Amino acid sequence: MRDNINHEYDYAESVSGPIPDYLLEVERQTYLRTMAPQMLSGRLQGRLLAMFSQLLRPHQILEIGTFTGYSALCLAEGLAQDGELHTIEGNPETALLAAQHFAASPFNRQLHLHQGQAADLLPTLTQSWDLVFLDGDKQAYPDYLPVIADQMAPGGLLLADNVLWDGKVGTGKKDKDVNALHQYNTLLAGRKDFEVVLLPLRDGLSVARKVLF
Ligand SMILES: C[S@@+](CC[C@H](N)C(=O)[O-])C[C@H]1O[C@@H](n2cnc3c(N)ncnc32)[C@H](O)[C@@H]1O
Repeated sequence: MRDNINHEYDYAESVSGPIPDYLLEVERQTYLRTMAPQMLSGRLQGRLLAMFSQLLRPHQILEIGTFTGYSALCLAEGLAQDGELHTIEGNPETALLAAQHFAASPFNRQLHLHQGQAADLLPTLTQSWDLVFLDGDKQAYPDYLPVIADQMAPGGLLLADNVLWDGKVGTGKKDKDVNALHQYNTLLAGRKDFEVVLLPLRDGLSVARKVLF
């Protein structure tokens, strides 16, 4: 079963795209220069993030968890001409790499990288978000949800990565990450102001649309 899934995933990746050259370089540099390159969103999820963003044409994007900038650059592909993307990264070393990758991209002018802890920086960013991508510390997802939900524009899209946590969420296995991710999924599903689809893509991608009232 796992072999089939890997084959399908590889096949899907091979016929999805195109992937811009600067993103291939971000991927290459991430594998060369970081200890945990598997944290990258990856090619297939990256194309999906870019596609969501292109469909939405957002003016304001928020990301928590920049790492080396791969997903931010995918999301930036759909930004409106006067749009901007704000991304928060806690690790100063990866933030530096992300800043270099942003500078080498066509979107540098529209990208704002905030280095620090998301819980401290989030209250300082008061834009009305059209698109949000949660990909930082998993245990904080349930705390971010009400803050971000309030700040989102009607019709906005809230994406959250790793919500199946290597298949452990929803199986009865328990640790702090699994519990927090299950809590996030449950809280989101219980909100009347969001429509939700959980995609079992990669490590689980939660897709939620803030309802227009
Ligand atoms: C899975 S990686 C992000 C991957 C990136 N979004 C991508 O797809 O290329 C998670 C990142 O979140 C950062 N992070 C974790 N906890 C954080 C926090 N409390 N505040 C800000 N960043 C945090 C980590 O340093 C790491 O770089």
